Amino acid sequence: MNSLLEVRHLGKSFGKGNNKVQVLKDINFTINKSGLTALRGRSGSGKTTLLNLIGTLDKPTEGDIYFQNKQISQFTEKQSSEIRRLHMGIIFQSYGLVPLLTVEENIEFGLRITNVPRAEWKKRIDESIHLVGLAKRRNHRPFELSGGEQQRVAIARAIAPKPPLILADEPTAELDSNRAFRIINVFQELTEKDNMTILMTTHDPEILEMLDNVYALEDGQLADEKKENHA
Ligand SMILES: Nc1ncnc2c1ncn2[C@@H]1O[C@H](COP(=O)(O)OP(=O)(O)OP(=O)(O)O)[C@@H](O)[C@H]1O
Repeated sequence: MNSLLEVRHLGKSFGKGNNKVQVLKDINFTINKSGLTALRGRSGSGKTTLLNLIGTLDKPTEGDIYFQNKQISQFTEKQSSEIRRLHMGIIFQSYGLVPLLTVEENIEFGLRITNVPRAEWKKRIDESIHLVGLAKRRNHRPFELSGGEQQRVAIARAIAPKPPLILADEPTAELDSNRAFRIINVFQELTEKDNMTILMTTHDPEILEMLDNVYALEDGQLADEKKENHA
């Protein structure tokens, strides 16, 4: 089977009674191995909530998520953290960098918890720093970096272990157009050369134009938007 991720009748609500907010309703989609897919939707439409569910950081209220043919939505906390550690790279909007560590130490920290052999760490660190264009900043700490540079460190840390799935929440939000295009090109290359699968959220129409697979979240539901429908 070629599918990496299957989302079936997924629903998520927060709160109870009169305060209940149904954020996602009956979401269904399949993502095949090796490809870059974008999720678009206005602010508050539930993009982060959906990525959190797929990333096993939260549990759905309805439906199921299958990743590598395993029903990860039913996983225990221990199983969830193992699947994240070994099979997923997650790029958050808040970056989650370790403040006292330099750029390369932050990336190494990410590699340490995976099963990438130690002998490969240096090569992976150099490669990922080069891909995001941070060679001149490798010995700087996060507080010495701009928002966009910190965002690129978070991207480098997620891609260095080359996990089968990357979940990226607005990974280009802090970048200028040129940098953003470059990161999308890097993502496309990783899907082609390393068979990685990337699911990212974005609002940016110019980035959406670059991508073949786009889903839109509207009123808690998902609409499939192929490239030809964008024009
Ligand atoms: N823990 C929570 N408790 C209650 N409501 C929540 C919680 N998390 C998210 N929500 C609500 O769910 C809705 C979707 O939020 P989410 O962060 O998924 O949107 P988004 O599409 O990622 O938005 P943005 O583009 O602004 O990041 C919002 O209305 C938000 O207030």
